[in-house]
Amino acid sequence: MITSSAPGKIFLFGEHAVVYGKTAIACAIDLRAHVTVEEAPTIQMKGPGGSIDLNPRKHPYIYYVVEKFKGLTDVTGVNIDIHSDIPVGSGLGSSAAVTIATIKALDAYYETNLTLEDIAVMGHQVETEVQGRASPTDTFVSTFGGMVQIPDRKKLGFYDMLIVIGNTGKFSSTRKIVSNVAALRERHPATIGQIMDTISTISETGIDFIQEGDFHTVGELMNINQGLLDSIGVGSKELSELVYASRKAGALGSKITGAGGGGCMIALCEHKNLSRVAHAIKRAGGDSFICRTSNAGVRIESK
Ligand SMILES: Nc1ncnc2c1ncn2[C@@H]1O[C@H](COP(=O)(O)OP(=O)(O)O)[C@@H](O)[C@H]1O
Ligand SMILES: C[C@@](O)(CCOP(=O)(O)O)CC(=O)O
Ligand SMILES: [Mg+2]
Repeated sequence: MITSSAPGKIFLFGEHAVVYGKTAIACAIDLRAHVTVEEAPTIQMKGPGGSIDLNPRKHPYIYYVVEKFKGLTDVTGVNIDIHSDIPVGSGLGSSAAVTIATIKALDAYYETNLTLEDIAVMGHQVETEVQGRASPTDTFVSTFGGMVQIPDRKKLGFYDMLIVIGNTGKFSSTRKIVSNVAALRERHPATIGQIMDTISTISETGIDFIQEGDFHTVGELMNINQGLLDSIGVGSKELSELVYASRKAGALGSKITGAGGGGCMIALCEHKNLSRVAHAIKRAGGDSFICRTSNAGVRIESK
């Protein structure tokens, strides 16, 4: 029996723009997906009512991972059991964490000796196959941990940041929101193109302020990024309510994380304001929890 785990992530800057090759900064967080694999008669997934054969409609990410392994080795029966701390369909990269942790567990199980780079590349191919369009951000940060810059695929190091996550509780499908943005971009190529370029500039400027530890300016840039995310139609009334409530309670900056449309927002905080911001988000109708950035990428937990 082998258990692996991989982290979820937040976008400090640059979601959606990164799908078009623009710069984004993402960070691993201390919420993880855990995957256990063990020998079984067929390729199957453990569920609440027992194990069922792997089904591409029910488990698309895992299905494509297994297809990739069929191209690498002789895939024998295996039971795959997932336990994840990461809220699903909420912008925290649950799909990538589950995908990357499954690749790592199967790599150890089938002894395919994949490098971290191989794992990140395979994970990105899987997200692209399921979602139609996907940047390498979530899969790269889930593999390597810490703070990363995309499309350079560069690990910038680790910066300990205090974040309150506010969850609207509304599921949002990354695949659907990404295709809505693509349609808007087709209708308004010049306008949306310029917005994407400005988001890229925010990410590039933001890197310097993160590295200097100037989190007041990082927060200001997050607020500008939020306005631009709203302008491309990925905001919602619920998300805005949580964003404004967190700012009023003293957050340095706040914005959507991930695809948007529902799901989560993040608020960058100083230590003294953490619980005030978390309470304000709850009063505004969201679920909230405090999280930290994490330097830990994918790893084997036990063999
Ligand atoms: N614990 C889990 N077990 C199985 N599949 C999961 C799990 N968590 C996430 N997924 C897969 O990821 C999908 C959500 O991914 P996505 O729409 O990209 O949102 P996000 O990555 O922001 O959470 C789910 O519909 C499911 O296919
Ligand atoms: C909207 C996007 O930039 C981020 C999506 O993140 P999430 O799946 O919502 O966690 C899409 C992508 O980068 O593939
Ligand atoms: Mg996802």
